[in-house]
Amino acid sequence: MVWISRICYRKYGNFVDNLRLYVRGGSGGMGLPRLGGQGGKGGDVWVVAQKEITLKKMKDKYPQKRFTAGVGANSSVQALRGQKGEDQEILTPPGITVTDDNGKALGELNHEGDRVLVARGGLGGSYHSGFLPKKAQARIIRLDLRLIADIGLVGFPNAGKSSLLTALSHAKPQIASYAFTTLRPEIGTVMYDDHKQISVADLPGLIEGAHMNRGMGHQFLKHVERTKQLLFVVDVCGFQLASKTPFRSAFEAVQLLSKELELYKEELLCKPAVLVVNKMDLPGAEHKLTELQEQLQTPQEFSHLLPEDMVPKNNVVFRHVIPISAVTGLGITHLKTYIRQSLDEDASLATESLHRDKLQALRGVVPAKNTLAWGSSPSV
Ligand SMILES: Nc1nc2c(ncn2[C@@H]2O[C@H](COP(=O)(O)OP(=O)(O)OP(=O)(O)O)[C@@H](O)[C@H]2O)c(=O)[nH]1
Ligand SMILES: [Mg+2]
Repeated sequence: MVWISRICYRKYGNFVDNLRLYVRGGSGGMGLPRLGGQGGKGGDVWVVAQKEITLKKMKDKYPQKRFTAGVGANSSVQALRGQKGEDQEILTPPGITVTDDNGKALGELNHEGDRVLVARGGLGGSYHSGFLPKKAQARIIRLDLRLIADIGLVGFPNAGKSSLLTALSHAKPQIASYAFTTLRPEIGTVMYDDHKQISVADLPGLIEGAHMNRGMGHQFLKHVERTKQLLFVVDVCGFQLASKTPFRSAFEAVQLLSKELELYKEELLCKPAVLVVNKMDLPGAEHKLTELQEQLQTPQEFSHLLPEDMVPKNNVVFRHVIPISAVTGLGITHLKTYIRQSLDEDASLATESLHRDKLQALRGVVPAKNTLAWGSSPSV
């Protein structure tokens, strides 16, 4: 176990999902008292989202992790108003939350081209400042990456999450018959005939006690926070991490996964969820699936199967339970169609409710306008 976690730690070292940087705006230029000249303002430091960048690349390129903008030019006889210092742009991948060192949010970069100002340059010296430049802003900031994908896969190790991602998309994640094969999140794209694309995030396996930092812990769950829907993936035959740990049936796996999500952030359980029951090609799978479906009907009757503190407060209500085999391809087309349909439905519901809200806002404004018109035109 120690051995596994050491490897995990070492390999996870290659995937960077947060960074702490020092940023400083450029100092302002000196004013010119003799002629009333104004020094140039120092450049600002911006964080800008760009798709090709990863935090790992950033860290490798800037090991010092210090970013300073250009200084403003001094006022001179040739140029009484000094030139502004050059801005510094820190390129990051989309999906970044920027905070200061105390955790105060400075902004979010969700799409390519989004930008957040993180350090202002100092003002140039002028008459008001006795021709002395103002100090630039300097601080430590944190960049925290949360992957953005339509669907997030959650499941125990070996459930077949990566195999499923391979069956659904062209992604080539590592697949093996040992636990914790996936050590870093990976995104695959599911393509449809009409060129619509859906992104699916494959995450490292979760185990019971992840909230106590067992296995890979909860560190990856932040990556499902921004996904629109969750796919719970379970092995129909259940799972046992090691000979000394208890065997968990598919039903128990569902309960334990729900509990770990609940302990990380209860809101995650409000996301639309689909249960994918994998490895349906194995002998006895049909019988086990029937048993699982029965247990899901009345989960409270089976709460004795788990320690009390591992029973979720609320049971996840799955939109759909889909049996599949990631290896033989059974059920994959159905799953692919279903997730598309489910995302499309949610998108149109969201649009409808947005329109409704807009309409209501407009209706709220119209009577007020009428009252004003009548009141303000007594001559009519
Ligand atoms: N029989 C059968 N085996 C499967 C199926 N799907 C996956 N497997 C096998 O199960 C093992 C684990 O598969 P992975 O896709 O690596 O599982 P994972 O959930 O990504 O595992 P972690 O990355 O460790 O969390 C591999 O040996 C796969 O070949 C299936 O539908 N049927
Ligand atoms: Mg995997």
